[in-house]
Amino acid sequence: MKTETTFKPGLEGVIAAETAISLLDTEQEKIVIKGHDLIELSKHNDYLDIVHLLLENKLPSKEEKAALEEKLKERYQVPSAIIEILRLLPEHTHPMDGMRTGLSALAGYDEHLLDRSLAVNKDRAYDLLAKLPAITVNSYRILNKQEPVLPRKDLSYSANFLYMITGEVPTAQRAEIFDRSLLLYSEHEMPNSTFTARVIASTQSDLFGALTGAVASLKGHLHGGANEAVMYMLNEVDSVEGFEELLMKKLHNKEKIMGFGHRVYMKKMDPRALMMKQSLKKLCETKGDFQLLEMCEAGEEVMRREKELYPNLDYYAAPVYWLLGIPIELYTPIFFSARTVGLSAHVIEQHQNNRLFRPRVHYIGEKY
Ligand SMILES: CC(=O)SCCNC(=O)CCNC(=O)[C@H](O)C(C)(C)COP(=O)(O)OP(=O)(O)OC[C@H]1O[C@@H](n2cnc3c(N)ncnc32)[C@H](O)[C@@H]1OP(=O)(O)O
Ligand SMILES: O=C([O-])CC(=O)C(=O)O
Repeated sequence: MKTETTFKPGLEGVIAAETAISLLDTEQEKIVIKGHDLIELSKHNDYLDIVHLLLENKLPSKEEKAALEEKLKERYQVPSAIIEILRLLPEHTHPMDGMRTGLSALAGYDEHLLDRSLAVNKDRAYDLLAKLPAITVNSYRILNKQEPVLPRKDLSYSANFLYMITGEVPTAQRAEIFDRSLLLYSEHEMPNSTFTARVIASTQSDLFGALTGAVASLKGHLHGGANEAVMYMLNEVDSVEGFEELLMKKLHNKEKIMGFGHRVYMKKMDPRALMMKQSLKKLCETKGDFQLLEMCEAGEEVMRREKELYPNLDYYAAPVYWLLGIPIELYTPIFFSARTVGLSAHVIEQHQNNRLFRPRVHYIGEKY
């Protein structure tokens, strides 16, 4: 039998879906989300604006945003059995795996699991957005032998998320910087995790299953797991010179440097990284200590000079989260929580206009 032999390793450049959700327009240097540029949005809007944009196709009015925030707050409560499931996990479990388990178990609470209609799918997405911060934080807390923390409805969605993580009500500056990080992580066209979610959804599987698969995809160091790996790398040394030497040693050993490179941006800096770098600058100014920023900038210079590679979002998210006092094992779960809205929009779109993903192979096995 003759088969298609055009093969692109890693599906580089292959168009995998038609979508009205987002596009990385590298020529115009825009991250287009439903017709808006994400970077421009990050200057004037907040995370809940993007949630509304992605799930309701428009930026919200003041009243619509207030209603959205209220809807999420009403659904904050995580079923107690989910917390009990997290308590049963071995103590070395990574919070990303705790979150994957909690998210997967939530399917059992959905009374309309077979319903793929737009209204029910959107309702599910809001429910996940409401509950995932608590599942994320509590999987970390329980695994670290701390009591679960309850959400606070008197704080904004993002401020509450950060409060649950650190145990302190954040200052306006810290809440704003955290919110911006959620916004920048919210949606990014067709990364591996989104592709995974759409592939799963294309069998008519449900949102919980599609997102559970996406957690596993996003956990890997070549994808979302890079933000944690960046911070471990920065913590290996305590000076600018030490960081430069570390990077040179890793490059000499042909290791990949976490937080650099990107399949789509390739030889340019991820525009989201630039916004996150501004947040890092602000936090350093407030702290009166610029060491982390200086280390990161020195790393940028080494990678540009040696490899012509530029930072992606994870490179600058890591030191920002560090200065916000966030435990490293929560960096990737936070990325996933923020991306839940983008992933949900893609699963909903896939369900609305579905064709099963089923590609072919280029056979290189034994002759037959
Ligand atoms: C928010 C996000 O999820 S962004 C991605 C986060 N991931 C990371 O930061 C992990 C580090 N980066 C990487 O591994 C890659 O750049 C990826 C996975 C992001 C993109 O990978 P690909 O498009 O498949 O590029 P690929 O891995 O083939 O790299 C192409 C070349 O650049 C080199 N390269 C790419 N990234 C890096 C890096 N971070 N450090 C060192 N070299 C690199 C490769 O070694 C390869 O060199 P070669 O042609 O001499 O063999
Ligand atoms: O687009 C990608 O391949 C990875 C990425 O930056 C993201 O998911 O935010």
